[in-house]
Amino acid sequence: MERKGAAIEEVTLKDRFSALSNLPQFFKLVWQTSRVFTITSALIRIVRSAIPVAILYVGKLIIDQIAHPGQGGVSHNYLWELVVVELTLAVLSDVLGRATALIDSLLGDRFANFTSIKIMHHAATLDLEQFEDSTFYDKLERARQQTVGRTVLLSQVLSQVQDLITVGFLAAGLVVFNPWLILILIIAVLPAFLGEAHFNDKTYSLSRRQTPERRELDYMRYIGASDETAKEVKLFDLSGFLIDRFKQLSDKFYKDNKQLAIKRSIWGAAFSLFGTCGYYGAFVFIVYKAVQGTISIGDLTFLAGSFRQLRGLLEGILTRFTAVSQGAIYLKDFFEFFHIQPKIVHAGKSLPFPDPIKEGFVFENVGFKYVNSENWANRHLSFTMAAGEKLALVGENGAGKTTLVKLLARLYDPTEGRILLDGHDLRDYDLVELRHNVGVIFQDYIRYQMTVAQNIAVGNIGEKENIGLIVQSAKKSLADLLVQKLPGGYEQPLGKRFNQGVELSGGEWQKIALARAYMKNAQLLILDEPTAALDARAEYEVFQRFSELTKGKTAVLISHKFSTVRMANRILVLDKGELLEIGTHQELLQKNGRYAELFNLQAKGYQ
Ligand SMILES: Nc1ncnc2c1ncn2[C@@H]1O[C@H](COP(=O)(O)OP(=O)(O)OP(=O)(O)O)[C@@H](O)[C@H]1O
Repeated sequence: MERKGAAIEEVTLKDRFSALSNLPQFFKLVWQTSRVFTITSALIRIVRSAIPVAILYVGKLIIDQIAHPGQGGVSHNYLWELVVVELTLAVLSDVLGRATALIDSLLGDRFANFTSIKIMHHAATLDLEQFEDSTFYDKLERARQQTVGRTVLLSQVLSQVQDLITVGFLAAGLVVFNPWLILILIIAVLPAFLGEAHFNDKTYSLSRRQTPERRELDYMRYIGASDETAKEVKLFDLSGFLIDRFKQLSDKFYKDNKQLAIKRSIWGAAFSLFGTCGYYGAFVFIVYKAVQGTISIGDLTFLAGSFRQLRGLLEGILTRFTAVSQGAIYLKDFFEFFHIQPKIVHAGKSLPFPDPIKEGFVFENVGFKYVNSENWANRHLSFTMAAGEKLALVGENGAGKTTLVKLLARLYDPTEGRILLDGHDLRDYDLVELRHNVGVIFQDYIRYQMTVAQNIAVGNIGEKENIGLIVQSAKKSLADLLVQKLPGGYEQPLGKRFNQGVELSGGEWQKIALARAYMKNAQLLILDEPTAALDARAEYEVFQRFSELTKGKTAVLISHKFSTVRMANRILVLDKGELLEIGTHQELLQKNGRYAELFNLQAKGYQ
């Protein structure tokens, strides 16, 4: 995958306008989050937008009533009525302001939850390969940041619309008096707008460049203080090393951000001064007209007030434009994450998974290369695995054993060649059925910080309430005995991360993980070094049971222990990703090749 993210560093004004095209999609999401909140917020804002001009106008009427009373003198009743109207408007403005803030914050929370769930759903559909790509993580990280950050965008856009309407009302008054005032106003606020746009670009580029380092920073924070790492961090005395790296990264962020923040405030102050000069120029003009008697004192207050408010509003609108377009650019990152599509998907007309498997698997010149690697992890693999056969994979570290089983489970598809099951390409089978029929326990299985029952149920999560099946699976993997000793039994939380969790030994965890393999009636069982942490007796028992329990089923075992390996019907020896030998234990010993060499080496160790 290309490093697209790092390449975009400067954002032009054109980019900003084109990024606004993300807003409809954004509002669709907001609308899906809550229709009631969206409509209420919009309605309140429309009402609020008319209030400032109404307040100014009532103020003008009050002053004119006092300064230029008609022939009958000041009408007290009329004056008090105006004051009451002014007060009502001010109270209304305040109440509606608070109501909008409340609705925006509730809508914001719901939006953050809604989009977080959407991200989790989408992430779950993606391929393992995509998770192994660092650019993907950058995108995921940016998308995650957007879930919270974008709620601000929502109120910004709504406020923008509200202020634009208010500007329309206020500007109407100014235009009637003198259209040139509007022009002065625009010239006065333009530099501030351009300055803001410029600095927002810089902030965006900086934050984009910093994404990989930010992830590293989070990682340092995590390994510096987590239950999983505490043991090694203490023993190897790593805290100083981790803190140094954290400090180095955070200092760099601080320095970069500080430079930009200082420049931004200096320029901001200069532009604001320019705007203030423009405002006072126009003010002098209005005062002059009042002195001349061309306009009334009430008009003076109305116009000066309108002008002051317009300046504030226009500045707000223009700076908010950059913030909104900025948000829209970030939205692009957000939607980009949803555009990442999995490659391993259902075939158009998928075949049902055979039940039972009749012939078995055939590897036809299968090769696989990881996306971020130059080397072939598997190459030229051609062999058959009959239905019901137990095949053991043997080979040195990095020989490609785990990769081979990942191909069988369709976590990846072969880069070249194909794998056939009962005469059809594995890719032609229904993916959901395939996953359901292949049970895999990897050497780096997850120790879920959840209850025992949940830890076992992950092998077939649809059966999470089926406690009978969970207990039965635990009995098969020899985990039942250890569960009985736990104070909470099957409801006992495991791991130390949460309250009342109990930590298990490596072998005990492994027995729990093994139970997952028995949770579904899988046709193909794959155990990748499932007994590495078991003691000798437990390992023997586990395999005795495994053979009995999987009679007639196809199974692949990966193990470095030859006592385990010899229980398989046939053994496949891998070397640098390629098939070196295949045969029964006896055949391979007679052949006196690599298998015999490794077997004798291990046997010698026991003598
Ligand atoms: N996710 C990955 N991305 C890139 N390369 C990988 C990845 N996983 C494994 N490899 C590489 O592929 C090769 C085969 O790895 P694999 O895990 O299949 O070996 P293995 O035989 O299972 O090793 P071990 O006995 O140590 O578990 C190795 O050279 C490894 O570096």
